[in-house]
Amino acid sequence: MTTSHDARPLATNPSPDVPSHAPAPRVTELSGHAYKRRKAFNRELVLAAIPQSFIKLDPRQMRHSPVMFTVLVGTVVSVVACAAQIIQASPDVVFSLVITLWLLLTVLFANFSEALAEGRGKAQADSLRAGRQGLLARRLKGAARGEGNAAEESVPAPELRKGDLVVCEAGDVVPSDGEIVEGLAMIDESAITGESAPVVRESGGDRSAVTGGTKVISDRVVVRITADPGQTFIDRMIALVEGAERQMTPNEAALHVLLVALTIVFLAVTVVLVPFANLAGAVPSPVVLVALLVCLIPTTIGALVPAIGIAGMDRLVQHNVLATSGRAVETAGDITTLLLDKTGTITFGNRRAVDFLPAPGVPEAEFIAAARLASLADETPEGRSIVDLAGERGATGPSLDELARSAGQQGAFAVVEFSAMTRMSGLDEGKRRYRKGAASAVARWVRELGGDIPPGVRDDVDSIASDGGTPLVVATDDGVDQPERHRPRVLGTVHLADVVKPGIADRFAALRRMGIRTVMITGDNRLTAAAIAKEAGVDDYLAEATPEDKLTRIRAEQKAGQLVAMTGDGTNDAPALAAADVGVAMNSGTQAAKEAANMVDLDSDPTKLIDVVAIGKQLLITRGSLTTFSVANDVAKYFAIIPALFVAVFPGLSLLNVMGLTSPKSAVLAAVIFNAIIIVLLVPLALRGVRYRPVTAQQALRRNLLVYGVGGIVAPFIGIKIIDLLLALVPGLH
Ligand SMILES: Nc1ncnc2c1ncn2[C@@H]1O[C@H](COP(=O)(O)OP(=O)(O)OP(=O)(O)O)[C@@H](O)[C@H]1O
Ligand SMILES: [K+]
Ligand SMILES: [Mg+2]
Repeated sequence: MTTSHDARPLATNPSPDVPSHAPAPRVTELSGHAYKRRKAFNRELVLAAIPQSFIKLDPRQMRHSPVMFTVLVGTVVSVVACAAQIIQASPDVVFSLVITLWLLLTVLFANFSEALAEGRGKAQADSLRAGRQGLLARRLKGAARGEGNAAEESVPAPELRKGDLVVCEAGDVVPSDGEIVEGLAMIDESAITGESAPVVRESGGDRSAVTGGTKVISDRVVVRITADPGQTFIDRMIALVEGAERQMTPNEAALHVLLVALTIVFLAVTVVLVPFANLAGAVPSPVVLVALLVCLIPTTIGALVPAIGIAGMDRLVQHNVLATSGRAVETAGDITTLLLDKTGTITFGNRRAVDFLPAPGVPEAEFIAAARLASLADETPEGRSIVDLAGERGATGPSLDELARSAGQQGAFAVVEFSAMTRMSGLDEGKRRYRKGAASAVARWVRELGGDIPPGVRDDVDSIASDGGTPLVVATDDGVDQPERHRPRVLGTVHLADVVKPGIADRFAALRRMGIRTVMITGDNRLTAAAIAKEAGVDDYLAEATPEDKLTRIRAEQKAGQLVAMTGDGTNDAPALAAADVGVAMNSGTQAAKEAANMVDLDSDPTKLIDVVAIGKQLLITRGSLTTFSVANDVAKYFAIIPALFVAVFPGLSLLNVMGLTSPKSAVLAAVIFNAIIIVLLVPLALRGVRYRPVTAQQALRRNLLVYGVGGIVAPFIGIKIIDLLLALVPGLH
């Protein structure tokens, strides 16, 4: 799925206004050069998988795979039959022992493929575990948050519980998952993301989440722990890569049913053969009957199904995406619509105040002072950036504490926190109310008080928005007690700027080629939305959306038959992330978003969905192809074994011996050996995945039926013949 523009790593944010914290979305190639790429087979992994293949012989583990369990039971039956033959000094004993050995190898090869697939994840889990060994946390005693001199105690990180407050300073490793409640810090997340560029995390906004195991490299933050022991992101990541929480996907379940059915059918066929053969006087030995059964049932796919699924999840992890279920990954393969949040998803998400535009007739200093007051209690990055810019422009005034103290004495001080519903925030102080927010929200507030937004301000709002910026209008009134006497006044507009993540338009174009429609949903106004939508190259957008609107839009798309993915970062995206068929949270986002989603992208790259979709499709195609191959594959074995069984009684059957195999025994043995070896030969394909190209499902199906169906029929004829010729060189087998 690689096109030339995909191969180019995206540059980091070039704008000087935005610190280069933003995770540079990296582009990766599928089934190839992922940045964390490791070979499917390396010596270490293979060596580790060998003992695992034996450990997995435990019947309790084997019974999850009906086909391989049947082979295991067959092997046991063969062993008993061999013992009987030894006692009877049967001339067939060497032949029977060799067959039995290959039956055992069949099971071991299946276990080996699964163990090898699990190996990479296990290695990764071990290194994640090692990273937090002996970690100590600096917990604040009691709820003494916010006070620099609050007493600290040192506790082992695994003892931290939800709600605990911990301090992290430069050099500290964040002891557990949490949300920054105070301060701002640069964080090195490389332990988890593999990406060494530091990122900014700060309290108040949509970038407040920190992950246990990451390292604070500057400043000091207070973190409220959000995960109980054993429930952290790393715990989930370990469980995921180790496969501890592996559940069958609906697709796997359907295949499981098919495999059980085929096993039962061929078991019946084999059992029915016995009286029939007895009647004809052929009396096949139990070992040969088991060999026949094993060759008939779809052992190839039965052996490789777990490895295919694990490898798919592993590929996702290699792309820095964590999924809570395999189901989500497979669903991703069929996604038709992608909804994206704007701020923090399509843009970097640190909207900063860059300019103050006073309303006509309002002195600049008065406007800036009011903007500062309206933002003083606003803990969001937007709010703080306004206070900062006001300071740079020389605005001075009381601190929030001083204000609260003096106003409190007059009995009128209240903070109005920002919410995505009201789109406004501000402060009531003494006899004045200060508000700032989206133009439409402030307009409503002002109108309720009998005022209006002057045309000059409207022009400023429109021109900022048309440029893709976010305008915040600042207004005040002159008396809480007697609002009717004082007209509200609009003082001016703050220009918030945010930068579209680079390279995004190309990647959305790639999504379009895959048949996926992109829709941006934002709480921002129509003009800003239109400008950003154009710059990012989305197909459609929805502006001034409340959290409910986001949810409603998803439900509507789903009703219309679309399979919907949602990408977002904010707490207000959480309901939509949970409702979408595939919800991908940005790692830079809030804990709520990450919990609601069924995937987290560690790189916070909204276009990562391209890779996720490709991985999902590849997973489905690989499983389908190998199933086709497996079933087709068994056809040749009928031609090898059935004539071999009955040729003594029905010489006419030798016509079926189209392969001209040396002897009946050699035919049976060659079929069993081929049946086992083909599993090992297909392990690389199962782990790496069938090559995926963005073609229609129909084209893919036709091509796969041809390659894997016809290939599956032809390959064993050749393979069995070659093995038969080699066996002819071994004395005593026929
Ligand atoms: N701190 C704030 N104080 C007042 N108003 C704000 C503040 N932050 C944002 N707004 C206004 O509220 C609107 C909605 O903001 P919010 O960031 O919640 O939207 P959203 O639904 O998350 O959209 P997006 O898709 O852009 O992330 C913004 O467009 C802006 O006009
Ligand atoms: K088979
Ligand atoms: Mg948002």
